[in-house]
Order: sequence, then structure tokens, then C-alpha cells
Amino acid sequence: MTVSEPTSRAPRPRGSSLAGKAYWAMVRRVTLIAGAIDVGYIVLFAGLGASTLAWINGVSVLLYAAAYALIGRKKNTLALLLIWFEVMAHAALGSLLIGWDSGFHYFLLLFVPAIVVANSRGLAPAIVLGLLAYYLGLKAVCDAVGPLTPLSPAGLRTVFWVHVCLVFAMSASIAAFYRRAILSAERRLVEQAQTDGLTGLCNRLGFQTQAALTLARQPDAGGSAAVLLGDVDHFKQVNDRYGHAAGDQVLIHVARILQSHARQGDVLARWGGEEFLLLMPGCSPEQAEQAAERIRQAVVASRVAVDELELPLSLSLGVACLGPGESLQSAISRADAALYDSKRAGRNRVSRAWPAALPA
Ligand SMILES: Nc1nc2c(ncn2[C@@H]2O[C@H](COP(=O)(O)OP(=O)(O)OP(=O)(O)O)[C@@H](O)[C@H]2O)c(=O)[nH]1
Repeated sequence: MTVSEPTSRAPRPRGSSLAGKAYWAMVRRVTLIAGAIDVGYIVLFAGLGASTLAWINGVSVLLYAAAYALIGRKKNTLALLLIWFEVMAHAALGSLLIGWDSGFHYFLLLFVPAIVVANSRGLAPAIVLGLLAYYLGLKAVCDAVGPLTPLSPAGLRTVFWVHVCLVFAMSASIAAFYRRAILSAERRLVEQAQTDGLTGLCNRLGFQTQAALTLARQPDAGGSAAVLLGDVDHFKQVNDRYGHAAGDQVLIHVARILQSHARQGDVLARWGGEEFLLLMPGCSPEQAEQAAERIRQAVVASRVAVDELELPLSLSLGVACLGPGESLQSAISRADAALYDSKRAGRNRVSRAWPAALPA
């Protein structure tokens, strides 16, 4: 069934999750992974006889552990500063100790996409330029002073390739995270664009999308699918007498009743102000009429509590069955005409509009 739980208030518009919870969960995971990688580096540098670098990686492990704990306590900015400090200092010390060719500087490049995507205050260009200046400055210093504690050529090659592989793997993971975040934001936007904010049902666009999918799955829909259009009677009076909020409550109430009568595979929507539309695939004319009558009775039997009053309600309905080869739009127009018949005949009733090919 393509219906969702009606809500009593419109969903709050949500922005991109890139700077939200998912982002910080990702940063926290990164601190864990980076800490684990640094443990590996301790072993690597100890094995290569670069004890200073092994100690530096020990400090890095502690810094990542601190950043992990800080994010857990929602001190995100402090954690981020610590991570920045670790990466920048580590890149500088590594490059100075064993040389630019070790590839320590590649880790600085991983900041660029993070700065551009996560920075929302227009500071990204300035921060990226600052990073570039730091990068070029580090290169100039390394060229000027040379490696302070050089490794053997084989050791340097090993460190270089480890760095290259890690930077590739981390770039791919960062890109995968942003891709997931963008896709999920897009999914949320599409969902919001197709949902009625008041009742949580499909809106017109949602109905059209879902109905097209439903009917495409049922190519012989002609004659075996029905549309039911319902309109709350004298709804304007509810608004006028009890206020717009009471009117909203009535709409949510009617949406719930319709929802409870919709079957799996039906498509239910708020079609307009106080109008609801239900597409019932695989439904004979008799079944459609019976369903409409059950809904009408359920609405009449219900009461909406407004200001300590229990308001009676009624619904007028028009039902139409899709004729062979008939478009959904045409069936909806006929259901609309039938609904108009119900209104004209005194409201609180079901009228039907079958195409000529179907039994009258
Ligand atoms: N509270 C509320 N009112 C709405 C909403 N959308 C439309 N309306 C109101 O719905 C009312 C519809 O009034 P009419 O078309 O005259 O229908 P009616 O009073 O139900 O009369 P009949 O359909 O002939 O029985 C208008 O007053 C609209 O302002 C909404 O989201 N919330």
C-alpha cells in the first residue's frame, strides 16, 4: 500500500546531512581507522629503524583517541581542530624527517574535498588557499633542508607506496561517503516533494508517480482497477466555525479512515483541499462501490474531537472503474463527475460512473 501514517504536523524541512549527524559519525569512524593505521605505522617505522617517527605515530594514536572521545561528547569543533593539527603536524614532521619523497604530504590533499563539502560559511576558498600555502611552504622547506633522518632507499620506497595506497583508499572512502549522503538527501527531497505535509499521504505528484508504477505492474488494468474520489461535506463550515486548525484535524482524521480502508497495493492521496483519491487496482466495479460505501459509513460513524466538542462528519464519494484502454486521468474525471452527482443529490453518498463497456 502506498500510504504513510498521517501526521498532525508538516514534516520539518531537513537540509543536507553532510554537516549533520552522519557527517560526525563518519568523522568519528575516521578517527578510529586513522588511529589503527597509526598503530600499523608504529610497527612499520620501528621495523625500518625510524624510532622518532614511531614515537610521533604513538602521539598520533593518542590524539585520534582524544578526538574520538570528544566527538562522543559532542565537542565536534575541538575534535576537528585536533584532527587538523594531527594531520598537518604529522605531514610536516614526516616530510622533514625522511623527506618530501616519502609522500607524507599526500594526506594534506584529503582535506580539500572535506573543506569544500562541509564548509557552509563561504570560507572554503580561503581555507583551501591557506592549505595550499602550507603545502607549498612545506615543500620549499623540505627542499631547502633535506631529510633530517633519511631512510634507506628501500625503506623510503616502502613508506612512499604505503602512503600512496592509503591515500587512494581514503579518497575512495570519502567519495563513497559523500555519494551516499547526496543520494540519501535526494531520496528525502523526492519523498518530501511527493508527500502531503499535513496528512502524510501522497500528494498529487506522489499519486501520479505511484499510480503509474502500480498500473504499469498491472498491464491489464482496464476494467479491473477503480478510482474513488472522496470530498468532506461542508468542510468550509468547520474552518469558519472552529478555525483552520480544527479543519486540519478533520483532514487528518479522514485521511486515517481512508488509510485504514486501503489495501496493500492501493494508492491513496490527498488530491486537493478536502479531497482524497484512492486508486484500487485489481478491483471490480462492485468491490469498488462496496469499498466506497464502507468508507462513507466509517466517516459518518466517526467523530472528531475539537474544543471539547465531537464534530460529526460526512463524505461524498464518486467511483469510476478504468475502462479498457482508458487513461487514469479520464477515469479520475469521471469519478469527479460522480462525486459532483453525490454533492448535488444531497451529499453523504456514493455515486458511480462506469464506462459504457462496463455493467451499468
Ligand atoms: N483547514 C484547512 N482547510 C483547507 C485546506 N485546504 C483547503 N481548505 C479549505 O477547504 C474549504 C473547501 O470549501 P468548499 O470547496 O466550499 O467545500 P465544502 O465547504 O466542503 O462544501 P461541499 O464540498 O460542497 O460540501 C475552503 O474553505 C478551503 O479554504 C487545508 O489544508 N486545511
